[in-house]
Amino acid sequence: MPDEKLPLALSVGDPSGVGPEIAIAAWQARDSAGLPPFYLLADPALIDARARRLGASVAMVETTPAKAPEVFVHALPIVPLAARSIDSPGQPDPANAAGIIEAIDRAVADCLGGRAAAVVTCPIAKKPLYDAGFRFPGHTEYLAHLASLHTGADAMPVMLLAGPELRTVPVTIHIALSEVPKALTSDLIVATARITATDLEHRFGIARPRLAIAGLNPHAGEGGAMGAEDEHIIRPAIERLRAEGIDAFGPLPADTMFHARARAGYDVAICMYHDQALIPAKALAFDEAVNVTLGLPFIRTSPDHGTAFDIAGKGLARPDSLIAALKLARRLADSETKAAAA
Ligand SMILES: NC(=O)c1ccc[n+]([C@@H]2O[C@H](COP(=O)([O-])OP(=O)(O)OC[C@H]3O[C@@H](n4cnc5c(N)ncnc54)[C@H](O)[C@@H]3O)[C@@H](O)[C@H]2O)c1
Ligand SMILES: N[C@H](C(=O)O)[C@H](O)COP(=O)(O)O
Repeated sequence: MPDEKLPLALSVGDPSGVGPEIAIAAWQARDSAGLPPFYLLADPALIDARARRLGASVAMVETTPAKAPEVFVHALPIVPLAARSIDSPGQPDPANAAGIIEAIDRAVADCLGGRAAAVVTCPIAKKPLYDAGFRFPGHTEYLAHLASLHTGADAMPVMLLAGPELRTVPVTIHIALSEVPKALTSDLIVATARITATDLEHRFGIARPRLAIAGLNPHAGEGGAMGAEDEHIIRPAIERLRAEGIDAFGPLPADTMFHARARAGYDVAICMYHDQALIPAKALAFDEAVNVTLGLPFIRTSPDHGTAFDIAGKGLARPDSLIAALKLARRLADSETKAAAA
């Protein structure tokens, strides 16, 4: 149960991406954006170098999670990593992997250790981490692994993209499109939808959330003429969910479920693969949508965008989605605190 006074732990992400500069920009916007206190887990030399590169005048103080809230008022609180980072914007380097992973590990340890209210992550690029031996598809799966290590219980992570007008969940995440039909099972859809329904109710305060379940194939299979998965895998999953009392319906043709009138009929769209969920979420609200991991014993949010290597170090990166992620993390942490106190 997070304490209302605890700061948020922000991991720096890939130092060659835009993470360092959006963290600096978010801190600079703390008053105008009404941001809650956070501290940045990073190599202080990297943050100093990025601020200088961008000509940003920013006070920074190396500190601890406990002292971060008082520091936050006048300086960007940095909790230093043991690993050093190379400042090479736009040029990802597997040598930075140790610091990227240490920042995530420490944010989770701080959160589960009662030193931080929630974990917020700046973007990581997957390929340089894979090249350095990292064996998880992304944060989502790695955070579930860390949760299991800390608690001893298995955690099934669910990716939610939350924007002002649309929430979406991909059932399958970082796998090749050609693998999706093989990976899609009724059990996976049911498990994903259950966690989504539970967390939307308990963490987001949506009583009996309405889950619109997308089909996989064009026109949700057109009665089996355009693929069998919609009738043989997705529909039985929906029937099981309804039998459990979850307000799930579909399978809906994915091309007509994201326009404004259709969106008014549900609280979350459960989608069958990554782009089916993330394209509408990012098309509608690239600067505002937040990536939230459901199903974990702690709160984790992240901006919806990636490392943006093409603009890193150029002063073009917008901090808006990170600001939305910090605010949402605070809101979710506070509602958990209130629920536990009630
Ligand atoms: N949460 C995460 O860790 C996360 C999320 C998405 C992608 N990624 C990773 O990021 C890497 C790059 O992915 P991508 O190129 O597909 O997506 P991207 O989001 O990094 O970039 C897509 C486009 O959006 C622009 N953009 C992104 N963030 C911006 C910002 N804050 N302000 C202004 N413009 C911005 C970029 O310049 C680029 O033109 C990949 O390795 C991917 O795996 C990580
Ligand atoms: N698919 C996510 C997106 O595009 O926003 C992203 O790669 C982040 O995944 P993790 O949070 O698992 O790193």
